[in-house]
Amino acid sequence: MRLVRDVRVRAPGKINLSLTAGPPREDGYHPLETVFQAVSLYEEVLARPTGGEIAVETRGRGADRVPDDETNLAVRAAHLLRERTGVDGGVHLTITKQVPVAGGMAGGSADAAAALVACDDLWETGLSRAALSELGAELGADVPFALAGMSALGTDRGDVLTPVMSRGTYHWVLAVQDWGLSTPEVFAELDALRGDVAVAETQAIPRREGSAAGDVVAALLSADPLVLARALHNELEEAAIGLRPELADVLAAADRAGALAAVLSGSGPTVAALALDAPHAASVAGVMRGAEAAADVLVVTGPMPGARAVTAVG
Ligand SMILES: C[C@](O)(CO)[C@H](O)COP(=O)(O)OP(=O)(O)OC[C@H]1O[C@@H](n2ccc(N)nc2=O)[C@H](O)[C@@H]1O
Ligand SMILES: Nc1ncnc2c1ncn2[C@@H]1O[C@H](COP(=O)(O)OP(=O)(O)OP(=O)(O)O)[C@@H](O)[C@H]1O
Repeated sequence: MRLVRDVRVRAPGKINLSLTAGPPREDGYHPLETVFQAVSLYEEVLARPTGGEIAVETRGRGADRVPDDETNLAVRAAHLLRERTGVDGGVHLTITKQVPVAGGMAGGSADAAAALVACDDLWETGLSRAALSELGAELGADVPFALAGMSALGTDRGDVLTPVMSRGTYHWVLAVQDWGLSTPEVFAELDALRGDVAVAETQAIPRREGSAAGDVVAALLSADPLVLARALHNELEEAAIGLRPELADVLAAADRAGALAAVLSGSGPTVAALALDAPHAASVAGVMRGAEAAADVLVVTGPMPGARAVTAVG
């Protein structure tokens, strides 16, 4: 029997270096081929034991737009873990957000991943990473990657992961908005643009045999940001711009600021602009701040590890 203690876990946000999507399946999901990179923008979840209730409070960027009830993804993660393992513990979760809410960077998924790791530790449920990842996939397509981190190819709903070897560190400038885009709405806009309707799951394969992911995988081995810049590609970009035309101005602002290339992350609205190195990233960020194209402009690096404990207080 060990002392009661707090567990603090952090999980990274992600950007999608490439994303291709097929027509919707009957369950509403779109088959994806996407290459994820975890970046140095983190969600932190502090888990404290309670008598039995599961509760949450959220601080940090966009906290006022995060639910504090049973729909919070971290709360759902704790309930799911408790149900499946039969433990009788409770937990109070304090989320500190850096990842923009509904920003296409999987902030809610990172909260769920961090909560799974934290509660597994707190309640001593002893699940393997693979078992946590299976639970995570029930909560959202992006949760397994928030657990895994680094760089990975995601297929199926984006939740079936194959690790991708990456050399070097990539320097990104993120143009972050203080408003969000709904992932289902962006996918629905993509379907409308293409005239796609739901098809049986067996027929639902990505529309284009993905050279986009292949190009990114090859680029990540090169360690050359100029090669990666040429490979960045996101099929949701046009749909997101259809919903929020000002995103075209953000992409243009990144270009004018001298970024090697810029791409929408996931379903947006965050735009990730690639730089050559740290000084170049600082310069691009400075120009983008001056252009007032975004609510906030951040410099991050990737790839970064997935959800893991940062301290455990006795
Ligand atoms: C767009 C991405 O961020 C790319 O990494 C993810 O695929 C989104 O992952 P996520 O937000 O964790 O997705 P979920 O919470 O599982 O799904 C939310 C909704 O997004 C849409 N969705 C999501 C993933 C996917 N492959 N196809 C979809 O059509 C569906 O309408 C789904 O009901
Ligand atoms: N812990 C949480 N943090 C953020 N959003 C949450 C959380 N729990 C539930 N939500 C809800 O989920 C929605 C999506 O939030 P999230 O920040 O994960 O979007 P996203 O980064 O665009 O996701 P993705 O990139 O996975 O599509 C929000 O609008 C919010 O209402």
